Amino acid sequence: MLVGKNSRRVAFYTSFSIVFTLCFMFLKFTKPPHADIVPYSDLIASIQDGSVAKVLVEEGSRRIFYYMKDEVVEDDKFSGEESQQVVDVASRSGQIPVLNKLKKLSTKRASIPEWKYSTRKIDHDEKFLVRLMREKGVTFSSAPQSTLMLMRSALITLIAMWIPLIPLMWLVYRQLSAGNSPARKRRPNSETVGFEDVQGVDSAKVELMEIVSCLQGDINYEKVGAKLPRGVLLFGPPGTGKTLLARAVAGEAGVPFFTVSASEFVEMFVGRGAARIRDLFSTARKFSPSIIFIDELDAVGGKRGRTFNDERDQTLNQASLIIILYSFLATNGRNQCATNRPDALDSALCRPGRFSRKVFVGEPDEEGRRKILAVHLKGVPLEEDVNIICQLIATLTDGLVGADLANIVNESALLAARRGSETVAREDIMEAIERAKFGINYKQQRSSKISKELGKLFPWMPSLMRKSDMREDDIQGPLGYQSLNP
Ligand SMILES: Nc1ncnc2c1ncn2[C@@H]1O[C@H](COP(=O)(O)OP(=O)(O)OP(=O)(O)O)[C@@H](O)[C@H]1O
Repeated sequence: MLVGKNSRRVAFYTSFSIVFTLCFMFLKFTKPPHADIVPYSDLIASIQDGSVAKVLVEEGSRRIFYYMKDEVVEDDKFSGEESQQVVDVASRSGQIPVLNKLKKLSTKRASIPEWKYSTRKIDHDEKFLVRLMREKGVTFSSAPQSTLMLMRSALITLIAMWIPLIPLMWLVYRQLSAGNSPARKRRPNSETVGFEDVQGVDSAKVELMEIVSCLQGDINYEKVGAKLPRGVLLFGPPGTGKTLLARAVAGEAGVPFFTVSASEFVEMFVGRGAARIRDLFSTARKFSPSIIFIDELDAVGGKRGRTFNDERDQTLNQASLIIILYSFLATNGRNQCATNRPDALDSALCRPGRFSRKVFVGEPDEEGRRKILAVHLKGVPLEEDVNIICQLIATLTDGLVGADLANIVNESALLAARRGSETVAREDIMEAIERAKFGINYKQQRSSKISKELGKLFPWMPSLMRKSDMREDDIQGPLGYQSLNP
């Protein structure tokens, strides 16, 4: 099972080991006989004093091999057939000591390397070398490299070239590896969210609830010749609850939910992004019916802006996020054309007609904010009535979206905990709203800036300001919440 899963990896490592071993053995067995490398001047000096016996100039390389006369004494006396005849005669005549000596010499001859020394040719000195060898009666010749040696050199060159390429190969392998794809990493999100968790975006909710009804078979859309909406594009400012809506659709329909960021499809290699999309869709199909949610699609759109027309560019610019909801009902083969030929991200995701519905998810109004707050304040112990607090925050948070409101609730609970209180007070909520609107430390920074300015004019002013209640200056209450205090 384990081997089956990793069969490609096992095959890769096995073949790599085999190739590596073969190369190693080849290099070991074709190793040239050892020759002492000496300077060129040594060769010249040896030829001049008449001690060089034979020289070989290798063709296609700069190497020159040679050996000395004193190293071939045995070779001259007891070589080939001649030495064999002497051995035969000695053995026939029973001259055991002579025979032993001959055998020793014969062994010694065999152990002498053919080419004892090697050196490198010097450019433009060949004529001088040849003339000198002729003068001194040195036997010399030239010979091509043996095929084995040529193969050996080629192999060494190849290995030397591949070594710097290994990191690049590894990168390519990782990019091409399907195991690295987002779909494999992802498991369907099991945390369920319902429509009651999403508030303040009623019109978008109605559109999506209809899809859920179709998915659940509550609406017989086929009877009137309608097709199930296969893709919904949600667009709108960040934090308005697009992801939440998508999860609610999956939760209500009771189908697995796959979420992936479009930036994961942006690949270094052409075609890999599309392959990843295919991979994601085939995984989702295994869990069909299921929903795929693609986040941050605008990031991809921005990169390939030239392929979008003006209208769609506008849509993508507005959209901080695009969602595609795909249902893979067992009998529903309609989506395959959309998913099996994603040659490019544009055609796979953004082609006109790809989305059956385009739904704008906008900023919530005051009533919407109140409802969102009611969702998030559920289970938060408050000092005051939850409805009063919801209304209060909703009034003060014009322009903020669901994600901001969720943050405000969490931040106020943290502030209460910091105070050591077990309930969240109005002050904690006000502080959290300020933090959400202006950022942390805004109050202190503005306060100290004004104190400095005043301090320059009236040196006694800052100390007075420190003593006074901070809430009495206009800095402390930029939201004007003091007026709401009972
Ligand atoms: N309409 C809403 N109702 C309830 N909670 C909301 C709503 N909108 C946002 N939230 C809260 O904010 C969080 C983040 O929202 P979500 O990720 O759905 O926004 P988004 O529009 O997808 O943002 P982005 O475009 O930045 O990805 C949610 O998990 C939820 O807690």
